[in-house]
Order: sequence, then C-alpha cells, then structure tokens
Amino acid sequence: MILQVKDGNYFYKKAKNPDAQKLLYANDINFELHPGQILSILGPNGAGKTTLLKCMMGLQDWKRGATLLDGEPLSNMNSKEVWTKIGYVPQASSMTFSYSILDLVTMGRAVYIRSFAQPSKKDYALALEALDSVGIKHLAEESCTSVSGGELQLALIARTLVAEPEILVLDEPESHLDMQKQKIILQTIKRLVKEKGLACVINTHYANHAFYLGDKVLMVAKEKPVITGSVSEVMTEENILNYFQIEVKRLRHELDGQVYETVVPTYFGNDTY
Ligand SMILES: Nc1ncnc2c1ncn2[C@@H]1O[C@H](COP(=O)(O)OP(=O)(O)OP(=O)(O)O)[C@@H](O)[C@H]1O
Repeated sequence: MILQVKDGNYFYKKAKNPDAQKLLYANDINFELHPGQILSILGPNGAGKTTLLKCMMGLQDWKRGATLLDGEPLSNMNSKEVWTKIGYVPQASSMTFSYSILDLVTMGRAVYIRSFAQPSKKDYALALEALDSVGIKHLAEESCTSVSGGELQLALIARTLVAEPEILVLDEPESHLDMQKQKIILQTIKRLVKEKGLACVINTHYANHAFYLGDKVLMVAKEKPVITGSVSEVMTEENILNYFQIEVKRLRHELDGQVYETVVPTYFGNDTY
C-alpha cells in the first residue's frame, strides 16, 4: 500500500488568542512511502512530530492537505477501514491494568471481532503468532504490570501487528529503553517491514537510528522548511546544525564489507566545557 501525504499542514488554537491560525510547519508536508520502506521523522522537542503522525492517521484532521492510501483520501474512509490498514504504536506508557500479555495482544484483533463477541481461537492463535514474531511468546501468560518497559513495548508492537496492518506507525518506540532493548526493537521493526512489505513511519530522537533504519528521513523544526529525502541526503552535518543547533561530524567506516555510518557531536571530541 502506498502512503502519501500531500500538502499537509496544521495549527493549534491558542487559549490566549483563539483566532490566530499560525501554521505549525513552515512549508506544507509532502512525502510518499512504498511497501517495504521506512520513513524516520526527526526534529527537536515541540517541532510537531507527534502532530504529524496524528494528522497523517486521521486522529486529527489536517487543516490543509490530505493523507492518501493507494491514492484514496483517508478522510473518505470509515474508521474500521483506516484501522485495518494502519497499525499505530503510540508513545509507551506504563500499564495500570493487569491484563495478561496475550489478552493485551488479542485486543489488537478488535477491528475483526463483532461487538460483544468474544475473541475466537483464531484470534488467540494470531496473537501468539504475533508475540512469536517479536520474540516474546514465552511472556504470553505474564501480567502487563510485571514485564519490563522493553518487553511491554514489544507486546504493543505485537498488538498492532495482529490486526495485520499494511502501514506501521510508531511514536518513539525505543525511548526509555536500554541499548540492548533498543537493538531488539529496531531489528524487529526492520525485519517485519521487509518480511511483510509494510510501509513504516517512525518518530525518533536518535539520529543514529535513522541511519540504521535507512530509506527516508523527514526533518522538521520550528520556523524551518520541512525537508524529506534519503537518509544520506537529509542527515548532513549542515542540516543537523540548522535544525538541532548542534555541531556534528558525520562518520563513515568500512569494516569486513560492512558500512557503518553515524553522526557524532563535536563536543564529544572536546574536553573544554
Ligand atoms: N493539544 C494541543 N494544543 C495546543 N498546542 C499543542 C497541542 N499539542 C501539541 N501542541 C503544540 O504543538 C507543537 C508540536 O507538538 P508535538 O507534540 O507535535 O511535538 P513533538 O515534535 O512530537 O515533540 P516531542 O519531541 O517533545 O514529543 C508544540 O509546540 C506543542 O506545544
């Protein structure tokens, strides 16, 4: 499925001045994403990354422009149609309900279960399969309150996958996780996108993760034009300085046929403070 955002823009009404309509993005947002591609969205706090995801999925209506799925405006679809096509993993929050992990993931089948009906054996089997695909089937009977943040994040990804979406949207899925859990989350996302041919949009605060995930980057900051392009086009030292006010060096290293690319802040190489 091809995901397109055409001329999208948004403004929030301000309590102090409800008539002001200052657009959040300095220029309208345009991008197109094909099956098997990942778009990383990068920008400073408050730049509008979460708002972009919400507008893109129809949780908030674009004030300008539209989202199209295979050329059809999302605004023409009912919510069931939208949520069978799009799977959304919001920013992690701690669970206060003691569902089992299996029940949590089975809830992801809700779009396929008739009102007041119980999940079927097939729904539970698919939930177990989704847990297996993110590597935590062994936690199926654990309570959501007793697993770690990383394990819960993987369960939330499984809950999204069980609805068999064609587009996967994740809001900072690797935040608050240790490096090993980040690795599991990123590898799982990349593998699932390639195996299932999903189009994936991911908000991240980690420049290096955009390099790892590959494909495309959209960079946004207040009062700056939104830029989109390939990782190597967008993740330049100049753009990172302009959009994040931080000087970096972009490093490329080849070892045993592998290419490692990353950016390192120059203050790391400087012992004055
Ligand atoms: N419900 C709201 N009402 C008014 N303003 C809002 C609302 N939600 C967000 N904003 C403002 O819109 C701007 C963009 O917010 P958004 O949450 O999209 O940014 P973000 O890039 O995702 O930030 P972060 O990286 O900190 O999560 C911010 O200035 C924020 O204060």
